[in-house]
Amino acid sequence: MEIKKVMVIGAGQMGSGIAQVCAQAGYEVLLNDIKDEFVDRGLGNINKNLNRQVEKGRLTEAERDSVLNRIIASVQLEDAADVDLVIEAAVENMEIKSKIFAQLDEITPSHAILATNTSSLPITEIAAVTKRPEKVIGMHFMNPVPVMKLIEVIRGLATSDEVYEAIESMSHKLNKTPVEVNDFPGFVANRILMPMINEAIYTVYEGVATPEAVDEVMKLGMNHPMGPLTLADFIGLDTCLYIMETLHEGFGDDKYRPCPLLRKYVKAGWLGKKSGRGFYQYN
Ligand SMILES: CC(=O)CC(=O)SCCNC(=O)CCNC(=O)[C@H](O)C(C)(C)COP(=O)(O)OP(=O)(O)OC[C@H]1O[C@@H](n2cnc3c(N)ncnc32)[C@H](O)[C@@H]1OP(=O)(O)O
Ligand SMILES: NC(=O)C1=CN([C@@H]2O[C@H](COP(=O)(O)OP(=O)(O)OC[C@H]3O[C@@H](n4cnc5c(N)ncnc54)[C@H](OP(=O)(O)O)[C@@H]3O)[C@@H](O)[C@H]2O)C=CC1
Repeated sequence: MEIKKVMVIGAGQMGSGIAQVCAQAGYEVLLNDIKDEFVDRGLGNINKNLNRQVEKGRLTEAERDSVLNRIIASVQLEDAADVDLVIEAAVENMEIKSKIFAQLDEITPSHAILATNTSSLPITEIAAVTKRPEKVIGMHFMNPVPVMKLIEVIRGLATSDEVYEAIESMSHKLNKTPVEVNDFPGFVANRILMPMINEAIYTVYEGVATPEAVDEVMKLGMNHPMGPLTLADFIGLDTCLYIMETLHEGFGDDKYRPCPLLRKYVKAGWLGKKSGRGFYQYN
């Protein structure tokens, strides 16, 4: 199963990173979002990242240009009519993802693999809206995509071995390390990471410590590269809340209840770094 042309859906922080690493590995990429301005913002991020690599002498200007030339902007899903793989990285919402997958099932060629970068939603449920559940798979990149080595690869109930192997082999071509995990809420990465972040938010909510103090404890005490609240702002507080809700609902266990302060910030539009304010203020 040869993959040459890829559509990445969602030009946010994850989608733009995924498009960048795919283009750098030589794949032809369509970067899709609902509006031109979102695709332009994603392309702007990619440009900035590649220019940084040029400044550091790791990429020539000609190489940068050929990577950029391999990425084509798209604002309609119909552009996926000739792709071999779709990697969906739109917002963490089951209704939106199901709608996208149902449309993709109609638009893409029958051989195409439909992958999702969901951080917590069930792959089997997303696959069930298509007539090709054997070709649906989770391909969970970590943020920032160009830097982090891991891809969690998640099979749905029906995912075929052939599709799993194609994604495993592509992950290596992207210079990443695939790790296979089973389809349960939050998989492994967010089942472990997100309750820690939620607990860090509780320590602020209950007045145990300031955000700065919590982050300092985890950075200096546990050698984490970022404190959990800086990391929550970096991931996006909306995404953190969606993931906690998926864990809470999926396991029916109150130990996953999202902290009320997290809800409050998201309701206020304090989504972290991407909105300019979260636990910290940016710019
Ligand atoms: C929510 C989910 O579903 C799953 C997730 O993704 S959870 C989030 C997982 N990610 C993490 O936990 C990240 C934790 N943080 C870190 O590892 C580090 O703080 C970091 C890699 C982001 C930055 O590292 P740092 O040493 O503090 O900063 P800095 O020296 O500026 O950057 C290190 C390198 O990363 C690159 N980098 C940093 N941020 C970047 C970004 N947003 N995009 C691209 N490259 C970036 C820098 O260019 C630099 O590259 P070189 O080493 O090649 O020069
Ligand atoms: N943030 C993280 O650290 C990680 C996130 N993920 C997952 O990746 C996915 C994307 O997250 P992230 O990049 O952080 O989110 P962002 O909010 O940065 O980006 C999401 C993008 O998708 C767009 N979008 C929304 N609806 C649609 C649609 N119907 N069709 C196409 N595009 C759409 C959004 O547009 P608009 O701006 O209009 O909403 C936005 O540009 C989520 O599933 C998330 O759980 C996975 C790993 C890590």
